[in-house]
Amino acid sequence: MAKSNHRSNNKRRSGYRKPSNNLAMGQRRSDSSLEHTPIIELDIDSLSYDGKGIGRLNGRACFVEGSLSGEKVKAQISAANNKRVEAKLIKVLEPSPERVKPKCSVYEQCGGCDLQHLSHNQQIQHKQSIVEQLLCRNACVDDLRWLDPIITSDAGYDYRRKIRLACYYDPSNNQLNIGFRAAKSKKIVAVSECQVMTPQLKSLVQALYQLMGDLHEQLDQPKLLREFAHIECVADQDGQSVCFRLLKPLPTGVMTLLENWAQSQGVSLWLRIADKPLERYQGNLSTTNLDLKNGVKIAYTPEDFLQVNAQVNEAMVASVLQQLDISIDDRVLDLFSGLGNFSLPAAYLAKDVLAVEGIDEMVEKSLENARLNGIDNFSASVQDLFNEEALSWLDQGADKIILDPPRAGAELIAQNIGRTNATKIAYVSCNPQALVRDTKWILEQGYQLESATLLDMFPQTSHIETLVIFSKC
Ligand SMILES: C[S@@+](CC[C@H](N)C(=O)[O-])C[C@H]1O[C@@H](n2cnc3c(N)ncnc32)[C@H](O)[C@@H]1O
Repeated sequence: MAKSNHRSNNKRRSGYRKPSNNLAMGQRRSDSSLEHTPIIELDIDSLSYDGKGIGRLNGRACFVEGSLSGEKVKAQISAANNKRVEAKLIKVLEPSPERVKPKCSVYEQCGGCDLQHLSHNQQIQHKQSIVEQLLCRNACVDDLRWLDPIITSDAGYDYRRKIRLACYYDPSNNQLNIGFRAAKSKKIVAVSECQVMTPQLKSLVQALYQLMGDLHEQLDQPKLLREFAHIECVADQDGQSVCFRLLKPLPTGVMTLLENWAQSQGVSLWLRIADKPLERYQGNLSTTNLDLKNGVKIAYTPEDFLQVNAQVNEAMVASVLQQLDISIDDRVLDLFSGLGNFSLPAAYLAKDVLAVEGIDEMVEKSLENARLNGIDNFSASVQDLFNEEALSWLDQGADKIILDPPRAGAELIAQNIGRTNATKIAYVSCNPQALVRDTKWILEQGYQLESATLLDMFPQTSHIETLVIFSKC
């Protein structure tokens, strides 16, 4: 692919904004909207489930993002009601020994990794204690057996294999912005150096920045760049794929540039134009390997749900299979099954596995994945599991159940899970509040909570992922 030789004197230079980060540790940018609100000094005594420091201010809880338990901070009030106050951190006056310097240069702007200022070990302990407190307070579970957490290596960096980049071309200033959306804002923050991406994803994203910068320079009509809405990227040691989400089709010449780029990088290239179906434009369907006892290949497209942390995912799947103690006589029901991440490895151990999932393309792909792995005791169905009709799957019975719902949890399933007569349930949760609500229902159905494991799926962020195992009383 031809690249511009005139980068330094081209008037339409690509306009990536490289935000500077020359603030002292723990010091925050000033915010002009807060000019007239009170400035306070506050002792922070705990951390909320979403990673904000909490202090007491005149009897009310005061939340300060970016502060840590045990710190004294200077902050400016940004919102208040009868029960709670929100304040913006100005300066950490007395830092916690657990405070660390974030590795990321755009940490302040991005908002993606809201706990990067807390040591990795302490992040894990904090998340575990949040789940423990919630289960104790709201589901009366007080003697919970915690297994060792499943931890991301490399101090919780270099783990993320999948991202979505937002694109916005502003013709008024000929500026092309590509990156993550800033927290609570539509602003786009450039992230070519993002520290939580896998090394493979980092290289892919840098190559994409280069490609888009070259397009910006070379296109006769740069306003064509307005057609780029998002770029989905996946890269791990098994391969890399990219999907451009476009508002309108691009001219053949531009498509050829994208195709040549994908070919030179060894990237599978996908397109979704407006609301048309996803199309594979160049290269093969990517697969990722689950390196378990019976290695499983999972084929995916860049738009599919794929667990972002391959290392923790592999250990999580292994732990679920081991704790469910699946035997050759067992019928396994995998609800919210996606591409078959749990159900395909389970099929090697069980008599048969039924996977149920809401998106029909995912169900199709899980069936293809079963064929790809030579698995013939696997079936899959499309079902909205928030709908009463889902209960028919429970009435068919199962010996072991895997539940891995989205953030909303699986309340309807939890309320009726006793209908299956399953002896063990593995519940993987990405939302502790939904987990606690559903736990109450599952306990009422005659189960006990056997163990819990904190999954370090999203280090540096306040997202909490937990695996809990229930067994029939
Ligand atoms: C957290 S993902 C887990 C996927 C899979 N278990 C895995 O490990 O890759 C949740 C899955 O639930 C599916 N889902 C979301 N809402 C659903 C619904 N109402 N009914 C059925 N499936 C749903 C999503 O499509 C997604 O595949």
